Amino acid sequence: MSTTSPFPTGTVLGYPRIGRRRELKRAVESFWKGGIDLAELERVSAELRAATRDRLASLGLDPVGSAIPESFSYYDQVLDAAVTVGATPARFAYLEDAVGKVDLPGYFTIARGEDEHLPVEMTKWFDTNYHYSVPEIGPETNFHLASDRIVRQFEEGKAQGYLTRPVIVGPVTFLLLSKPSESAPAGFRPISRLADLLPVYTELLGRLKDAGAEWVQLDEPGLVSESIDEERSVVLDAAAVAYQALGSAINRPQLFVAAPYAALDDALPVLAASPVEAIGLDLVRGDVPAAVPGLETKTLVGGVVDGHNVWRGDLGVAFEKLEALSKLSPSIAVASSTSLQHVPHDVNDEPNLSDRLKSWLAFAEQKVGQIATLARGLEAGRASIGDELNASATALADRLSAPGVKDNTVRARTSALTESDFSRGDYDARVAAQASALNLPDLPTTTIGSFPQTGDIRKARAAFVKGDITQEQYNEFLRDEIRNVVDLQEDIGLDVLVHGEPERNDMVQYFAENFDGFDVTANGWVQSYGTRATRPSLLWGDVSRPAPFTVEWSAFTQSLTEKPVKGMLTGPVTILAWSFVRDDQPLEETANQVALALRDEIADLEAAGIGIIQVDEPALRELLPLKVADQPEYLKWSVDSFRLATAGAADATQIHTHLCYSEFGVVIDAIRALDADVTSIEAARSKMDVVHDIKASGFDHGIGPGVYDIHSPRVPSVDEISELITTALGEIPASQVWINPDCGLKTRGYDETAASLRNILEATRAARV
Ligand code: MET
Ligand SMILES: [Zn+2]
Repeated sequence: MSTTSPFPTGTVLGYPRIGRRRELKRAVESFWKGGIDLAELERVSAELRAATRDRLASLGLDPVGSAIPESFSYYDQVLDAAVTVGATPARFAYLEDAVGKVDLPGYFTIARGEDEHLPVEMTKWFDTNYHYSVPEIGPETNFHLASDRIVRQFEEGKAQGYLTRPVIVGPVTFLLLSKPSESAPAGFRPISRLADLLPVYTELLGRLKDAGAEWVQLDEPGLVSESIDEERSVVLDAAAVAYQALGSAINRPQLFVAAPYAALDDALPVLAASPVEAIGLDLVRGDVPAAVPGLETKTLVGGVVDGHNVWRGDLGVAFEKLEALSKLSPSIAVASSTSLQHVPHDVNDEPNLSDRLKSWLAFAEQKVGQIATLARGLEAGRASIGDELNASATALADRLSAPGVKDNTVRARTSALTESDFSRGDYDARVAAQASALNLPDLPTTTIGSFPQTGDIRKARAAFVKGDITQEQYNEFLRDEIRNVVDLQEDIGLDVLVHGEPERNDMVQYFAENFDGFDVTANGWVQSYGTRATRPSLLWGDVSRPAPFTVEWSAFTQSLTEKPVKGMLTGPVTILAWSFVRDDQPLEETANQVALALRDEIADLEAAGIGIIQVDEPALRELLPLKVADQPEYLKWSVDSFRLATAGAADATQIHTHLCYSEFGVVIDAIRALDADVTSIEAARSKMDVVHDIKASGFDHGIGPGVYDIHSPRVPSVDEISELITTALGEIPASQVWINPDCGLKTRGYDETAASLRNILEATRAARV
């Protein structure tokens, strides 16, 4: 290895790739619809990458010192790694050319499915709201270097005048996040293929070296997580083997192994003993570690600027962490704690936020600026950044004393809570009361809440926001929409109806807009998966509900039908998980404030005659701490906040909840402890695997395992749905089972939605007799 250029003093682990105005989403979706061709998609994407490099350089990252990460992705970084190493699932083998390469359209097909070929599964990326495409690995997977896209993107940067740093998911994390392929024998573990995968990474490193790369970043968050379904010793052995092998490659760039999202703990000595040149530590979620042998020979990259949250933070504390880190090695650098893909682009792009609130915030661009400042401090000493440290301290002090940050009425309420506020009482009594109040058939059918958010809905909302139509015109539009959705559900024959959520731009933002203590952004988009992005709200103050806001819609809907209408709320944990939450008090306190605001709404829904209320908690598992030791405390307060929100409901009121994933694992007891009368979950995508866990856990409340994968435009056939229902009924008593889709229908079109729901009803009727 001949290169010895030092690691850049300041860098970020990754940057948002969707574009400030979601240009990538628009281009990719237009390509899918045939609006633009492949060449145009490639052109728009190259333009975005070029703009990102320019921007990062202008914000202070070294343009020719490997400081700028090549972290672009057309859809997902894990899918990128899969197509790079030739891990095409067998059912998509037809997408490969003669040398086993999948082109860009084929890449999208693996992500989205086609005809009878189900897409790869998607699941949460560590403790974030980002979802990755799950690779499928078996003994048959033919690892080989199938794509040189990462090399070409580096060369593209070089042609633009930059020397950037390619980024790829590391081999250990790649395999840890994979699931066994369909044809893999029982008990097969993807990580067992490590030795076959490493030569492909070695070859890729050689190609990058030949192209002129001086540093490569291998993302290994798999090493920090204790929530991975593999023995810790297996993980540590894999890390040792992988980095011994890659480090020993003759022709390679210098290796930077990044370990975001938590502390490396016992994986740190493994990396310290391996021949890699730099190690990235998350010093926001983890502490500065103790010295271990070998660490003093590495560049230690201190992730002291939070990539997970939008607060400006305390720059002085960040600098102190770097000073502590410098005791462990003569060579240190500063970085974001994680990729900045989890935060929006630019605070200065927010016309509706007050200057005061903005002065407390840092989005991706501001964080790069903070890193450039800290890097200057490392190079020229603390005094050289004194002004910036003072400004940061002033902003923090201002935030602590600003109005709304503390509301005495709210605080009096949370501090007066007692145990009985968290408990609904006897389940059997509730079952009896609800049976006579609701009179539902066996295998009741329902949906998860939203119906398609059509172009017309978005247009009407935009017109209302712009002031082109009045509140009354907008409300009348929404009532029409609801009438249509009710008619459709009646026609299809569903048992529990919904209003379809046309008034909600987003299931969290809508609540943020109606609660005190929040602000919403205009352009703060963050990628959720593929081309989907959300705009997390800013939860900066004490939370309360000034007035009822969902009651009007639910009551109107109930007035249109004899069937029970389900009121629809978003739960406290999900509101926290999908917002950027204040970091100046324990999450538990914030969650209880949100719970009480929801409890007020539930009381008003009941008073308006709504007999079924769903409190969605799709994010319950998402906030689960990655370290096992931190999980019990989290599960306690998160479950308690749901119970606090719902425990005021009468016995006859049926409380539903909804969770959008299928790996119950460690959270199964928590889900039971929510004590919802009915829980709907995602199950179709993983073909009802989850019902075995449900049975094993002894779950005894109502459960609706999804029978329609709403992530895909496919219409499931009656046979397919019948098979899923049969599987569910094989494990769970029919008296407990509800029939519903995997999730809300807002991203789907009406034709596929209606066709799918009709098939669901046909399959359910057949199962009832
Ligand atoms: C991500 S969970 C979504 C639940 C919500 N009620 C909906 O149907 O859209
Ligand atoms: Zn869902």
